[in-house]
Amino acid sequence: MGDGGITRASAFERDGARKTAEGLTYLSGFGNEHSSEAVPGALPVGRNSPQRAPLGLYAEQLSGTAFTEPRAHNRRSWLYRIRPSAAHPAFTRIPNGTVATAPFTQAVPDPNRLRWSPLPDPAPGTDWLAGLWTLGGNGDATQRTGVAVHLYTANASMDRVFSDADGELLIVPERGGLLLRTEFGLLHAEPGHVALVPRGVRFRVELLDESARGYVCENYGAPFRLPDLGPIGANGLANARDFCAPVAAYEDVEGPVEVVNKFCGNLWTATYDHSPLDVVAWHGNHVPYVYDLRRFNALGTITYDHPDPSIFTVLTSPSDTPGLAGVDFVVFAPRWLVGEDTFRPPYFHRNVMSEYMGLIEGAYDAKAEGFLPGGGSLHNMMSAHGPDRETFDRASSAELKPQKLDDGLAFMFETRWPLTLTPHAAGAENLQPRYDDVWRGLERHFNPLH
Ligand SMILES: O=C(O)Cc1cc(O)ccc1O
Ligand SMILES: [Fe+2]
Repeated sequence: MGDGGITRASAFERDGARKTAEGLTYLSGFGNEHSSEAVPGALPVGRNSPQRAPLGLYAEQLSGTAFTEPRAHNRRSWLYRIRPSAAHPAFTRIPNGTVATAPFTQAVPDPNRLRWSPLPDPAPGTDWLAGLWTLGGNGDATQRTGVAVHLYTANASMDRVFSDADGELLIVPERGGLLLRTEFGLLHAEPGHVALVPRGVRFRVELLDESARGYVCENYGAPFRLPDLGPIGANGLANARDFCAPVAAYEDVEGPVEVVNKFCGNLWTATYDHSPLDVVAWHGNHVPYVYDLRRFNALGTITYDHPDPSIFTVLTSPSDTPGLAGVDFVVFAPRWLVGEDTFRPPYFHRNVMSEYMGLIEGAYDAKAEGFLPGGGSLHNMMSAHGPDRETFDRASSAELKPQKLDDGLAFMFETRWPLTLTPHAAGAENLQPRYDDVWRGLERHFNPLH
């Protein structure tokens, strides 16, 4: 299964619509009805399921939404493959390791502000799945509500194949490039990119560097979509054409392949007699994709006040209440700050939504120190947070000339329900013991006579 002749290069060349990276071709556009064939003639024309599919392939539909969901939100793809997915032996349970799934009931939900340093390096031979470490989450995977927040550390490529029936996986690399070999083809994700693997799609993570580290939002709810833009207009934030899906690429491998399936919180394995990454052609909109966060068109104030961070929403998973997301994925990307008579960093606040934040690179403008790349913080529902003392002092007296914030890339998984930790996250060695101290010493300045 070698490296397929992959060489390193940026996945995102400037020419937009179809670009190659490391010899990879991508299809551009969020939610498009893409189609792709690795062998000419493999896609049937004019119908999905002819009496005999071309080239002796099997036709198979993969549904990511109910058949009857509104057309605008419907997600499904047709796959034309060497063997139907049904051709596999029984799955048997394997240990879940450090992967946990909602409902999270083992720890008591914690109102404290919490912050973790990066995870320690894993033992040699740890692949992406073995290195997946669940921080916590909410909702219930069997009810298809809520999220889990995971971190990963890895130093070996996967030989096995994985799929997640419980949700889609938004992978946020912080260290080390990843090559995702999926049923739909190959994707390349470097730190600064995000990759999304839809529910049920099989894939293998191969490392392009010696080690890899990052974050994962496992979304049990409605598939991520682009947020509405309202008065912003027809363009801006994450632009649809910058989302890149793979072109069909298949493995024609006979021989034992381990396939791990995450189902209602447990890991199950089966040894197939062939690779399930055997899709020769496909069409549809239930597809994996990558997006370069540096393409995000950040909008902000050109007058005064710090806008709410919803202005930085890349992707949203709506719930049944308009405007109340199961989870939003929000990016704090490089941008200019020009607000007049404005406290420019994030304000002090308490939020009905719960905020998990991670750092991909550099520093974050609300925290002078301690919030590290590969680390993370959790500010659960209504927990009071905001700039640390040092940031407050600095920003309160800073000269308000235009300032380029260009030394950091942070993100937030913001969710409508509080996040409950796993026991291993609650008791982790890398949990910082004195996080509250960053808000100590905020002095009183009140003087009723002024
Ligand atoms: O807590 C945080 O740093 C995230 C955040 C950023 C911001 O600009 C405004 C509100 C908010 O919760
Ligand atoms: Fe916040």
